[in-house]
Amino acid sequence: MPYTPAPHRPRLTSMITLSISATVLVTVLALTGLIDHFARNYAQRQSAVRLQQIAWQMRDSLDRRMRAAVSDVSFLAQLPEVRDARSPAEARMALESLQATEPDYAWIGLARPDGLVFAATGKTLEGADVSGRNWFHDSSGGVKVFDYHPAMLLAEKLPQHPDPWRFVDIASPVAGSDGTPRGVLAVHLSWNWARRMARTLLAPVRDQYQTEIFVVRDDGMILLGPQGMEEKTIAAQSFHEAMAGRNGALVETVDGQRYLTGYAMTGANIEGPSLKWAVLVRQPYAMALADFRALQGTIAAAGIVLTLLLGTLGWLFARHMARPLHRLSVAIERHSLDRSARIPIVSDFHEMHLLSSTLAANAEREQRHLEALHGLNESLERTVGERTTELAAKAEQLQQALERQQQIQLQLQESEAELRAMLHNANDAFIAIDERALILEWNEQAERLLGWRRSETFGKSLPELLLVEDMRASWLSELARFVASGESELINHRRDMPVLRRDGEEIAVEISIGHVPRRNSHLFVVFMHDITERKMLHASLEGMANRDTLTDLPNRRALMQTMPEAVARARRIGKPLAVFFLDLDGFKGVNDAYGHDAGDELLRLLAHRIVGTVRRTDTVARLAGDEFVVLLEMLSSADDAIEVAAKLLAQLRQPFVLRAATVSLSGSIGIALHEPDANEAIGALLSRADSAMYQAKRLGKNCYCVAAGDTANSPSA
Ligand SMILES: Nc1nc2c(ncn2[C@@H]2O[C@H](COP(=O)(O)OP(=O)(O)OP(=O)(O)O)[C@@H](O)[C@H]2O)c(=O)[nH]1
Repeated sequence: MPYTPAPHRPRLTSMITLSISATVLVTVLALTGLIDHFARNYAQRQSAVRLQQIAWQMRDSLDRRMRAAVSDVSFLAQLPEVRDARSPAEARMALESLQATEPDYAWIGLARPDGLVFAATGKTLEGADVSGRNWFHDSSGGVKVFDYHPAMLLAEKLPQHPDPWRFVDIASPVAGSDGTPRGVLAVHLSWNWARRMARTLLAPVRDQYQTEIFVVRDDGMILLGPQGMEEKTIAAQSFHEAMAGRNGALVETVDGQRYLTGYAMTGANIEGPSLKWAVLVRQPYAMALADFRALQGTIAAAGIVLTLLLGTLGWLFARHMARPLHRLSVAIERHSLDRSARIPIVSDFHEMHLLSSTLAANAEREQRHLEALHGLNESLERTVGERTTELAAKAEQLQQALERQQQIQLQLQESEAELRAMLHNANDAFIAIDERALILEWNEQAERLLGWRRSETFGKSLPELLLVEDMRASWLSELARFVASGESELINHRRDMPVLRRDGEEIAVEISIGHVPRRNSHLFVVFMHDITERKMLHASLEGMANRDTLTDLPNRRALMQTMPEAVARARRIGKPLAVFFLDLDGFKGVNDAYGHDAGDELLRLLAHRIVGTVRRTDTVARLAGDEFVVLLEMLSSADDAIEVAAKLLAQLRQPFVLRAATVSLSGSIGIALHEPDANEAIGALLSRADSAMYQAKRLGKNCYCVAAGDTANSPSA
């Protein structure tokens, strides 16, 4: 098969390069995805920890500050200058010395039990009535802290500040050394310390990460927060988590913005009075993951570089790997176009060496096979050519044979038609039957001879149609015997037999039956010829042969046929018979005297006279000349014969009136008697009668003589 190059098929180098590149790409993408996933989680965790730490720091700072304030107020309330102050100036000094150490105490005052301010830092509000303030009337029972509130009376007394004055009040009841109530000591802790603290904490991260700190009161109001948000309410999940006493960080969406928020609650770990605030430190989620984003870009760039690098390496590797294969494929291509081109052994690496050496060996083997095949093909073509010529000759012969067969077939058909015509027009009746004697064919002569139409006979049994009843069974058995053994009296023998015509008349036919063997059956052909006329002619000739032409009596021949029958009858009926041998005495003289014709005339008269003397059932025959034999049957006894002999002798003595003359003669009779049970041959019986006649002649003629063995043996006249 010619080699067909496939220019559009991908090259191995491309395939390996593509595979490596695809593998690298998938690997890099998977690694990038994994790194991205872990980096994102890590970055989120890091940011959450950082925000949480800031929240904790803020919370701790608030708690520390509140603890310090409570401690300061407790300490101040125990000072004798305050408890037992005799004048406002004395108390004021103690108050202002504390304010000097802690400037965030915006106002420190001591109110008397009647609600008027007794002493205060900077004399502010001294004499003013503060009995309506929470810190005054709710501070019984120890130090208390009062939540964030705006400045009321002090707003106008205190110096102006960029941020509005907000305070957290810490108050403690004051009792004199003698235990008498001296009023309530209150410190107004300016909220500026909290703002400052928040700024301090946020300073390192705020600008870079947009971190915000919120301090939120339990009713949701923001006490401390970014510009413009303070004293507004916030509804965030982190707030609720913090107010529930939990610390941590979460991702939440507030006002449509996604944040990572760290949260904590103040006052949870403080003994003594404190305030429960939620400290929330949040950062926009995108900013929280800013480091990760930067890292993500780096990972993607590294992935691309890695992909390109590994892809290039893959391509170089593929080229290196495919180069020997390419050399081998070029050689195979060349070998496909030119079978004599050798396939080189490529030994760059083991597999290629194995492959190229195997291919080279295969190519060599294939070349040898091709040469062998070529030789075989030439031989085959030669053989096919010879066989084709032979076949053509055979076909020609077959054609000629077919033509000859067709001619033979035509001749056969013509012969068959001729034969059929001959059979139908034959003089003999022709009948074809099978082995069961069923009629298959019936010609016109058979129609004429037997009276049956051809169409009436098909399939009918020949024996039942044509044979007398007692012949039918033997016919069928003879046919069967022939079929079984090939022998039969019936087949291939010519015979005369009677057959029945359609009208029931019995006719004599000469019949011959021939056998025609067939492949799986037998055909018998029956020819019949009507012999009725011949039979009649035979009978006529037979009659002539048995008659004496002169006297028309049975002759010797007829007598010899009749006598055995008569003897058989005698035995059958049990009655004797007698044979007379009669001879005229002196007949020769008539011939001599009157001529032969006169002798003939006398013999005819004599015959007539003898027939007239005996019974009609008796036989009178002329043997020759003047010798006659009379056969007397059904005798009662020998006397009957003697009586008849006497009568005959008397008749013979009567004159014979001839045309020429009247003559008188006599006769001699020899009598042989035959008893019914005697076993004597016909010839012997006749001979005895003849002998007896000669004895009568010797005794003087004109008498009878009974042959020896009989009762009467004496001559008589
Ligand atoms: N007319 C005539 N004569 C015959 C015929 N056949 C034989 N004859 C003669 O009959 C004679 C018979 O001979 P025989 O019986 O010896 O003569 P016969 O005179 O009767 O002698 P006996 O018998 O001794 O008395 C011979 O002369 C024959 O020629 C015949 O058909 N017609």
